[in-house]
Amino acid sequence: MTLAAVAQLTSSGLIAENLSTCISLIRRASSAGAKAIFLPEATDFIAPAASVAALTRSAEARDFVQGIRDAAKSAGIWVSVGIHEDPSGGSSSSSPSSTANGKGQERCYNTQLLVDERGEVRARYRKTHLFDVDIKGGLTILESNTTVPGEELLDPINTPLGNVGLLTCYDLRFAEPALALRARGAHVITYPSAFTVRTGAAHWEVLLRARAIETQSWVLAAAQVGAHAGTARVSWGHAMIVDPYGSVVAQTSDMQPYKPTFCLADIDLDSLENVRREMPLWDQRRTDLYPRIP
Ligand SMILES: O=C(O)CNC(=O)[C@H](CS)NC(=O)CCC(=O)C(=O)O
Repeated sequence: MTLAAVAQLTSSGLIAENLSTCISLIRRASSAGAKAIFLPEATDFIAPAASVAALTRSAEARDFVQGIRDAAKSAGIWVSVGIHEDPSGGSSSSSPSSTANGKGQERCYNTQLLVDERGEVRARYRKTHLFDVDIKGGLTILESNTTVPGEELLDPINTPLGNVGLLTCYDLRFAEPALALRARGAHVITYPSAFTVRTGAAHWEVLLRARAIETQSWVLAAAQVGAHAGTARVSWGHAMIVDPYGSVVAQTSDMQPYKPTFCLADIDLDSLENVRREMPLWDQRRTDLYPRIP
C-alpha cells in the first residue's frame, strides 16, 4: 500500500496561519499512513491582487517554504504545495524588468514545489498556462497581471507513489501537457488547484476524469475551498483522487463549515499497468494522421 493524501483547505492572506494549517495536515496525513500529501495551489496565501507582490517577497513567505520542508522531514513524507514564488529568488538586487507587469509591478511565478521525505525540494514546477479569462456578465480574472508563466514542463519525479508529473490548476484544461507527461513516464499527474465555483461546477470533475482516462494515470487534485477572507474569491473545493480507469476513488467533503481536510487512496501501480496493457492507447495512436506528442 502506498497511500496518498490529497488536501482541501481555505488559504487566507495570513501566511503564518496557512503554514500552521499545513503542518497539522502533514502530521495527520503521516499518522494516517500516507507517504505523500498534496496541498492546493496558492496554499501560502490567497490575497487581493494588489498585495501579491509584497506578500511573495516577505520574510513570512520564505518561512512558509522552510516550515513545509521542516514538517515534511519531521513527518517523513513527501509534500506537494502550491506557492507564489519570487522570480528574483529572494535576492535583494532588482529582478529583471521582464517579470514586471504593464504597470511596473513585480510579478511572481505560480509554483508547485515537490518536497521529499527528508525535506529537500526535488522539483519546482512553474504554472505554464495562466488563467486569463473575461466572460461576459461574469468572471474577469487576469492571472498574468500578477504572474509570469513558466517556460518548461518538468520530467516526472520518481517518488514512493511512482513517477509524478506536475501541472497546476488551469493547466488541467489542456490535454497536451498531460499527454506529454505520460509520454515521459508519468504514473501520477497532480493538479493543485483553486477553481472558481462557476467553472468548477461545470468542468472540474469532468476534466480530471478525462485527463486520468486519456493518460491512463492516477490524477491527484488538491483544492482550495470556500470564501477567502479579505477577497471576493470563492473556490470550488471537491479535492479528489481519480484512478487510471477514471473512477473518483476518494473525494473530500463538501459539508460546511469547511475545515482543512484530506482524502486518501492507495496509489496502486499494478492496476495502472493492467489498464495500460488491456487498452494499449499508446501503441494505437495514428501519428501518421496527427502530430505525435513528444
Ligand atoms: O495565485 C493565486 O492567488 C491563486 N491562483 C489561482 O487561483 C488561479 C489563477 S487566478 N486559478 C485558476 O487557475 C482557476 C482556474 C479555473 O477556475 C478554471 O480553469 O476554470
